[in-house]
Amino acid sequence: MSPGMVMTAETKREENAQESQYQKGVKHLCENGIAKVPNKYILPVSERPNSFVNGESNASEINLKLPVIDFAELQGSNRSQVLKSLANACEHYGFFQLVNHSIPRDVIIRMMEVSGRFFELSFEEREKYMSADMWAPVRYGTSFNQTKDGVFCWRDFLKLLCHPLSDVLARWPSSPVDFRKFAVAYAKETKCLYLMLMEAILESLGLATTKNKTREDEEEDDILEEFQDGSQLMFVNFYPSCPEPDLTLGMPPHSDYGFLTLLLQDEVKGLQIQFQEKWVTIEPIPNSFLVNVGDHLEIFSNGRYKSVLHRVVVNSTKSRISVASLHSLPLKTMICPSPKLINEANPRRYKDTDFATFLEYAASREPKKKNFLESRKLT
Ligand SMILES: O=C(O)CCC(=O)C(=O)O
Ligand SMILES: [Fe+2]
Repeated sequence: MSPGMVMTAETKREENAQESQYQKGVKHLCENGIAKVPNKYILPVSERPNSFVNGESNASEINLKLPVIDFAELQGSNRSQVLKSLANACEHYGFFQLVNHSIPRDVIIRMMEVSGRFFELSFEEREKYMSADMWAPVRYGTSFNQTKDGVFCWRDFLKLLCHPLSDVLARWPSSPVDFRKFAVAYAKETKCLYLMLMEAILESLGLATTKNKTREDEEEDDILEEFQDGSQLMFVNFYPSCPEPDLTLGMPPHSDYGFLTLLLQDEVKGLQIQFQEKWVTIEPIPNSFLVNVGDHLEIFSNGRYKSVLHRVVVNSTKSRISVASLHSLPLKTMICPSPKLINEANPRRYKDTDFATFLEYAASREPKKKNFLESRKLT
């Protein structure tokens, strides 16, 4: 073998060793101390947080005030007014801040705090939950899709399937010792809140009213029952502080697959949403949820409510934690536009879809021209 070939084989071995390091996550990488962002995480210039498109920055200077929905008011005598604000938020922003949400403060504090302690566990402890299998009910992973991403993002996560809880709970992390207790309490509370929000969303679409029910409304009650038995996935996201935050992203632009996502974030900002073709940073409001319309609700509403692209930027001083709770119908249920929202003037605009189709799409290594939702649109 020539010396050149030895070098090549050695370089390959080194590259493989480096690659397997990246698979262990960003937290692990940072624990070993780094002064620069490795090439694996450096985005092409046009995809970086502050890139310029046609001479213009893609990040917005505007301070977008997202609609604020007061959940207590929604449940009170002002419901019809709040339903209008809810419809407006879902149509024009795809996002809203939910305040006075009724989930006890200590449930939220404990979830955030135990999530932090999970990521502080030794790598050997966290590694027990590592899996590259997208179907795994519990999965500690890194980046967005670590089996596929060419450039990695600056994020580790713990994915927890939450439904049916009795089937999956034994797979959830047993360490920290109180993790399951606090995460279960949080998952149950967010599911309840989501169901009440979905009831309001259906009503805002003109699909059901709580008073003077007709037979048609009772059909809507059936769908509410299906929502009760629906899927729930939680992603506990951890974004370590980053030595060169302008070169990478915590999460690339994406939309969420379900009906609604309830996002809990700590006080560190990082989430950006796409608004009028610019990236706008969302200021976290203490003790609120950020709620967004997912792909399934856009499809179900036949395009009236918008599933909006969002991404996460990182920063050089603080790590950040968020907990995203994604809800939809049961995993095997086909999602399609509500027949009551389709007519001659407003024909069906989306193909039916289910969770398996989404996972196949997400796992495929094919170069993608469209995001998942675009691929479901009828042209
Ligand atoms: O961390 C965030 O703020 C956003 C997380 C997110 O978009 C997701 O988990 O889908
Ligand atoms: Fe998301």
